[in-house]
Amino acid sequence: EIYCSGPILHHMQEAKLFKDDKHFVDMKLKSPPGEVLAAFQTLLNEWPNSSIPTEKLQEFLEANFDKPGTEFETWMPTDWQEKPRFLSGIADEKLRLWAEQIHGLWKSLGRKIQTSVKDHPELYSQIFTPHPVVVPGGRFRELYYWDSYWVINGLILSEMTETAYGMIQNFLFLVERYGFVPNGGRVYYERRSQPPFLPLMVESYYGATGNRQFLRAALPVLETEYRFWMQNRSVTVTVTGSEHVLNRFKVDADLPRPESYTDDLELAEGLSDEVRRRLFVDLKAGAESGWDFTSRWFINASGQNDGTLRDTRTSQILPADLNALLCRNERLLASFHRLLGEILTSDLHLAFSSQLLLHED
Ligand SMILES: OC[C@H]1O[C@H](O[C@H]2O[C@H](CO)[C@@H](O)[C@H](O)[C@H]2O)[C@H](O)[C@@H](O)[C@@H]1O
Repeated sequence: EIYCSGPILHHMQEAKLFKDDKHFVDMKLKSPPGEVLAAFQTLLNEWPNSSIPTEKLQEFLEANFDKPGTEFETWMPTDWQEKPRFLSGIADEKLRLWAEQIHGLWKSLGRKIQTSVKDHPELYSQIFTPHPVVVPGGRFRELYYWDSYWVINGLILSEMTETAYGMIQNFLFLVERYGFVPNGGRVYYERRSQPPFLPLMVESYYGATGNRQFLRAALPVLETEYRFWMQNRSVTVTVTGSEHVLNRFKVDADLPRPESYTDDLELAEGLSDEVRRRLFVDLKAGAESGWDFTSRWFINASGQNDGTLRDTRTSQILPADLNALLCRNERLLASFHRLLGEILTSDLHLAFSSQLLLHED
């Protein structure tokens, strides 16, 4: 009601109190949502017809919200060390210095979420995860799903397997809670995911450590996430008489993205209600793809892959990369089951993955 929809979100974002719409939805509530909503209702009664003056909104904001970022405690990765082995393998001095700088970033991008977020989730848009996270940085003050695949591989290269382990545990925790991994660690990302890289994260970690116990515990959770994609993000297509189940990005939420609220509203200006809602759905699907935004998702009125951002129709496309990723995931699940001696389940996954392939070339 506050971070994802409702009158407070609408009025605050429309007033453009901040340069970036993400700022408001990352702020912490000072008191319980019910109280803040009631206080805002008083303001709405006082100033009907959307006429609340900007300074009144500003006052309301100061009285009821803290600035973004207060939900973290200082944290330094305990497994960080000055000179991991990979650095000495880089002969070119300039490249080595560059790699050193990147390795140094782990110290500034690591975050630990305070337990107050766990105890009072209603006051935060940040989603609590039990282990520290590495964030992309800048305006992105929370974990992101597909970014973390490359982060985890970097951490492993930096010999920071403990931090990598914690990040994977966070994603497993999120799947247990939501049935899938949300786009990022904020409540306004709860209705959409990102390209499903969790099995590949597990593969990287298992490859670096050979920890079978970890694999055994992770596998049922990976199956849960796989089912989410097959049940909620798939369509059956018939090609020359045979049926194939293929995947797509699709989000059933027809409001503007809270973190890009005014951008989405402005983009949809002048469209009919139905087309506007459809555009919001497809913009969110575009965000789920991680490719936000690209002309790959444009389909114009004549059905051609051409047009502008207003022609975004992500959910109507079966992307080759997403399907390749799902196929890879099935093969990975098959190999994990085989490793753990579960041959029957392994064969089932292999059989399914071969149905995905329309053309071997
Ligand atoms: O690096 C984090 C992510 O950054 C971009 O997307 C994110 O920002 C969008 C606008 O604020 C938001 O709508 C989207 O859901 C977020 O994931 C980038 O496009 C992503 O690929 C990237 O993971």
